Amino acid sequence: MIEIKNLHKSYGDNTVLSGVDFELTAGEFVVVLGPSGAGKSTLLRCINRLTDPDCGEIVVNRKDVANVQGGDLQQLRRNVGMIFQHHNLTKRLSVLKNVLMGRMAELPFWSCALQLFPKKDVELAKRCLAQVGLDAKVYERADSLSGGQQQRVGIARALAQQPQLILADEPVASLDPQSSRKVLSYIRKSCKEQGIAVLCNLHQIDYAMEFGERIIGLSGGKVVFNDHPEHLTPEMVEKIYPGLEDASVNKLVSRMAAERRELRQSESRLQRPVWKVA
Ligand SMILES: Nc1ncnc2c1ncn2[C@@H]1O[C@H](COP(=O)(O)OP(=O)(O)OP(=O)(O)O)[C@@H](O)[C@H]1O
Repeated sequence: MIEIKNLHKSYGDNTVLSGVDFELTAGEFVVVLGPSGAGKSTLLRCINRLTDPDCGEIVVNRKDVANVQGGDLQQLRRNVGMIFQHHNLTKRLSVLKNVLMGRMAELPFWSCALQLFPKKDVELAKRCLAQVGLDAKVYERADSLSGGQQQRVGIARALAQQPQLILADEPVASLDPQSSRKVLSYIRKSCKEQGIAVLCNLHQIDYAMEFGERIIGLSGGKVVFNDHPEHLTPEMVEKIYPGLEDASVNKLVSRMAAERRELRQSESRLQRPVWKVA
């Protein structure tokens, strides 16, 4: 559904992305791992064209959007929802109105300026809030919510946009472990249910292995790993994070890869047809 082909981006002499290639399918939750400065945010910014790539293709629904402008660029941005590290909510507005901001691109200017939203959009926003477990908070001010709840409003806002792809840039960087798991679970579950592909930048290898259906390891501007979490090895982690020689990380990766292998085996056993013996 979404193909990134030979993407390049430099800032002056600083080559950030150097021939990045990968694909995403509908409903797939893919995590991008890489050291600080590897170009993870630049990659997301190129995909929704907040930054223009130097060359390469970004194919969404068989259309290369790497160079589109005007109406086509607006259409691309409608198709791509964003979840930010700091949620970017309007603090003094209600939770519901923040989610309705995700509908802005579809509504006339006056509707947003006067904060008068069609009933069907209000219902959609409420459904999105229910999906992230916030139905009881609809009319509360955004800044009265905890950090984790505010991030879930951010997810609902992205879902209300009804995008084909969600880009999440370190969505749990400022959350405690319990809230982080909740937020990642909600992103994965909601997107799976609605067939939305997710590309999610993370710094935590354990969350990447727990939640990612696939992991893309970015290092030195290139994809050095692109596979299911059960195939991540300590050697691969060192390739993604050069110079990281940490026995506890290696142990964690080996243990989690084994757990994921077991999980996949039991899932495939469940999917196998059962033959009745006459
Ligand atoms: N607007 C910009 N102008 C110049 N250089 C930039 C710009 N944006 C990013 N860079 C540079 O590009 C490189 C990659 O930055 P980027 O933010 O994409 O990395 P990252 O992998 O997301 O890092 P982190 O995990 O720390 O957020 C860095 O060297 C950064 O300084």
